[in-house]
Amino acid sequence: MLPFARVSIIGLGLIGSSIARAVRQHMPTVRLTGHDADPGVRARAVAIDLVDDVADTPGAAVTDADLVILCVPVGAMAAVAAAVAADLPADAIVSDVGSSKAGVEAALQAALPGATIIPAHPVAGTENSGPDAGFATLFHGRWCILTPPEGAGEAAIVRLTAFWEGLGAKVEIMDARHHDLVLAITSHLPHLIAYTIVGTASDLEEVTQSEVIKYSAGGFRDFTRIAASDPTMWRDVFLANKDAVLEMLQRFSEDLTALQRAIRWGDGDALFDLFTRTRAIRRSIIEQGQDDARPDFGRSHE
Ligand SMILES: NC(=O)c1ccc[n+]([C@@H]2O[C@H](COP(=O)([O-])OP(=O)(O)OC[C@H]3O[C@@H](n4cnc5c(N)ncnc54)[C@H](O)[C@@H]3O)[C@@H](O)[C@H]2O)c1
Ligand SMILES: O=C(O)C(=O)C[C@]1(C(=O)O)C=C[C@@H](O)C=C1
Repeated sequence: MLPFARVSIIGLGLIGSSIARAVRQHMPTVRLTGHDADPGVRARAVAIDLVDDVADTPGAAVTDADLVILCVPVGAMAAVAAAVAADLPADAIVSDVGSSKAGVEAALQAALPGATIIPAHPVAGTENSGPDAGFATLFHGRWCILTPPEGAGEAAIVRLTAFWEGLGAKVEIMDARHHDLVLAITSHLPHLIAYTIVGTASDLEEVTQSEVIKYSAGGFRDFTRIAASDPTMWRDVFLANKDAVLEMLQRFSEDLTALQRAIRWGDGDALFDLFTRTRAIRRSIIEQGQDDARPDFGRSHE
């Protein structure tokens, strides 16, 4: 028996469209309703038959849903939750896919008092955006972290766990604040650094009045793939997860300063020892199969 029969997806971009495609593939009897604030996205969703019904308003999208998933930037979660409140069925479970959790949990609880809210975060994605960017296998083998608020019903957690496992994800239950600290170092800070170094390289072109980025190879291009990610999404993530990001940025800066000092004082042993240790850690990720070595990973899929 499927955990849900009628799923409503608000926000039909990379993650929302991937959920729609994955549900179509794994749970074909589930009825899908979608809404997006962008009329062009709604039109595209109709054109590619992404969902069974495309609603013109958030409220119309949720009227008979038993699961509502908010797939919008974390800065828009409060507004979307307020927009569906009047039409939300009393027995519906409300979830999301936001990249930060504590702030989203607070926003949803404030907008939907009494609703069954189980925030979630599928830790899977690409640098691409929009309804054509999603693909059905995005969640296969990837973690989906649920952060149930205190007092959340066990039955709702079980159903949402079964939903995400049905899409191919591995589910973990985590405290929202711990999630935000872990993702601050494993996801948010890497994006901040990638965005920054692209700017630094571009500024050097200006200072030297010469081509710089043109001469980049695999190192720069692999490292900065995520700098092509959506500015709205990441603006919202950094503002929503400010405290954890600043804590991890401080720790990272201290570690970087130690390396800077080792370089300045010619301490080759310190450099070598750190590189040896961290290379072993990175290689263990690959050995555990946690690396996306799939040749098609990250490309748009119809
Ligand atoms: N991109 C990733 O790799 C990734 C991975 C995991 C989680 N997430 C999270 O998923 C969420 C969506 O990200 P995405 O990558 O799918 O972004 P996206 O830009 O591809 O899609 C977001 C969609 O939401 C729509 N939208 C924005 N505000 C809205 C509103 N008020 N009402 C209705 N629709 C609205 C936009 O028009 C857009 O189509 C974000 O919270 C993000 O943090 C992203
Ligand atoms: O693979 C990518 O391009 C991503 O940025 C996905 C990624 C990440 O790995 O940091 C980004 C944001 C999400 O909340 C989860 C995963």
